[in-house]
Amino acid sequence: MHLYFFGMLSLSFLHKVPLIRSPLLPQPSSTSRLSPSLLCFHKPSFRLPSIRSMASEGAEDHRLKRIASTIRVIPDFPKPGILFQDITTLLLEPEAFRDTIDMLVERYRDKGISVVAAFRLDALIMYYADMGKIKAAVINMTSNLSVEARGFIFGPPIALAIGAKFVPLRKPKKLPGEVISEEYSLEYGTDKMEMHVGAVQAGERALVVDDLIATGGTLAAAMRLLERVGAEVVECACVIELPELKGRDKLDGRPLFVLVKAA
Ligand SMILES: O=P(O)(O)OC[C@H]1O[C@H](OP(=O)(O)OP(=O)(O)O)[C@H](O)[C@@H]1O
Ligand SMILES: Nc1ncnc2[nH]cnc12
Repeated sequence: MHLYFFGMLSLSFLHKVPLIRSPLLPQPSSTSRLSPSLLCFHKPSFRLPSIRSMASEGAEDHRLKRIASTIRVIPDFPKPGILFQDITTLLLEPEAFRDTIDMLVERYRDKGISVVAAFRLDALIMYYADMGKIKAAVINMTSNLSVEARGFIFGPPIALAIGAKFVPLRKPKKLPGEVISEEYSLEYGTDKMEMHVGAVQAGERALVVDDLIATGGTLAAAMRLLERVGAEVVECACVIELPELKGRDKLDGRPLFVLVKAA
């Protein structure tokens, strides 16, 4: 899972100069400049932050500018026509990565959430498990492509910080116990995710975390899995939203919180 931002430019222009904005910040009068360190990262790559506010949130947060400015956009990956929102460059910036986790923890602590569901990244899960900090299960959502799942990067630290368990949803035939599964479609393909039966109990309050919402198929499938076992999905949280793909429509009105939007 990952995301994409912004929407003020035409697609043809986006191929040259993609913009990033945050729904939590005021709309800028002009487009801000990319960080030079990112411009030289890997051609072709583009990141021109353009921040706007989300009326429901109201608060301006300088951290959002830093987060948005670290996300790299790569055209035509993994297929022609896809503007790939690359959060690996965010992970290279410890302050931006910390800001991302902090902002989501601030939103979800004290909300009675007992389950955080996100997407695979086995090494990180093993790391946390070795630390003895996982109290229960982990939700790990997975999808196709050979790119590692990005939601798992953000879910575990949030779960640990708010005192919730983390439950992995995985590709078929990866989980050893009894599973339930859901098929879903992506911007560039289809996939299936599985969750261990018993990882989440009926009545638990769950947060679904992913790096990005595009068509919404992944988050919708995750919510279906959780709701099938009787959990309440309190909210879905993403770092990036690609609003033009109307992923929110697939969530049937269930709440979605995003830090930045791409277009
Ligand atoms: O809203 P959707 O259209 O469902 O797309 C969003 C998902 O796509 C990306 O994952 P991807 O399938 O590329 O796999 P990855 O997480 O393994 O990189 C992204 O990380 C989201 O999970
Ligand atoms: N455009 C995009 N960039 C990064 N991850 C994605 N997942 C689905 N669409 C994506």
